[in-house]
Amino acid sequence: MSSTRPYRSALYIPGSKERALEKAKGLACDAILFDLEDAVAPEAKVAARTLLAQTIKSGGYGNRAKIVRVNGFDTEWGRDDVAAFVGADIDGILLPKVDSGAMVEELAQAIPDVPLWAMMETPLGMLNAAEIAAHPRLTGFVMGTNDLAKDLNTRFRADRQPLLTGLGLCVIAAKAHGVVVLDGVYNAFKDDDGLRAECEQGRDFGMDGKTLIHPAQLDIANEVFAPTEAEIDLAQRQITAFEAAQAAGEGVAVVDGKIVENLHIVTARATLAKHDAILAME
Ligand SMILES: CC(C)(COP(=O)(O)OP(=O)(O)OC[C@H]1O[C@@H](n2cnc3c(N)ncnc32)[C@H](O)[C@@H]1OP(=O)(O)O)[C@@H](O)C(=O)NCCC(=O)NCCSC(=O)C[C@H](O)C(=O)O
Ligand SMILES: [Mg+2]
Repeated sequence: MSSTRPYRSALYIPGSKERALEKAKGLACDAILFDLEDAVAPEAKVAARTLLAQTIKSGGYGNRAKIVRVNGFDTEWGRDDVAAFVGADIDGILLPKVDSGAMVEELAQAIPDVPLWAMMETPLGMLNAAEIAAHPRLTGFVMGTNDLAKDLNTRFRADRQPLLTGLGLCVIAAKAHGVVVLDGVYNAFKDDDGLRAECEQGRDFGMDGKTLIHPAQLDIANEVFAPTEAEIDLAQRQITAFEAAQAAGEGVAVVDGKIVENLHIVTARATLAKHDAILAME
């Protein structure tokens, strides 16, 4: 993982919904994606922008990462959305439907200092994922699996087979450039088993967390994207055994009948760092 800040759960909140904006101050999410794009109707966009800017200014979101999803620059709202958050106390600005590194650069020119995030949800975005991740201010990818499915004209499958190439390309690009990558939303927000299966799939793929649409989805994402007790215990034992081996002049150790080399220690330390970061959040 490229960040010590946990991103197990990133909850979208429509910027127009005052009650949900208030409720989020007490929710156990690692990140909030304040949305001005698809969750806000065209006639509500300008008012939502004003409400969101005021809400963020008045604070109360603790150490949750605060990321604002603006409208695209090809809409009448995009540039004014970004301008409304210049100098605001936010942890990121998220541009939808990013096709290229040039689009990230356009965002960078519009807002100084703030970490930049890209919605990865178009066929061109998939093909240009490496170039997008390589932008020096790019901090994270958010997979937009609904838009991607729409553009690819895929049929829904619980195993997400038609989307796996795109998900894989984005994970590889994110890891190559050390940026966070968050999986797409699970639309059926009352289906816990389906959500858990998709979270497990994303975790297996190397995703850092899951984007969510409803508070009822938080616990499952927080659980699946956290290291398990067994993983923490193994990481500690690997480090202890490897350090002992090194002290004895050996380059490798054996734990539970499996070889432990330097590369496994990198993973073990990352597991413990993630665990510590989660404890710090809680
Ligand atoms: C999906 C919803 C429309 C459901 O809303 P509702 O029927 O009001 O839910 P509940 O009555 O069960 O709500 C219970 C309480 O929880 C609060 N609530 C609900 N959702 C949220 C939320 N996202 N954040 C914070 N709080 C929330 C309600 O206010 C209730 O509170 P209380 O009255 O105090 O009990 C709704 O959940 C919703 O709007 N979700 C967000 C949808 C969204 O943001 N969509 C856009 C992002 S996803 C996307 O764009 C995909 C991507 O781009 C892609 O291409 O894939
Ligand atoms: Mg989308």
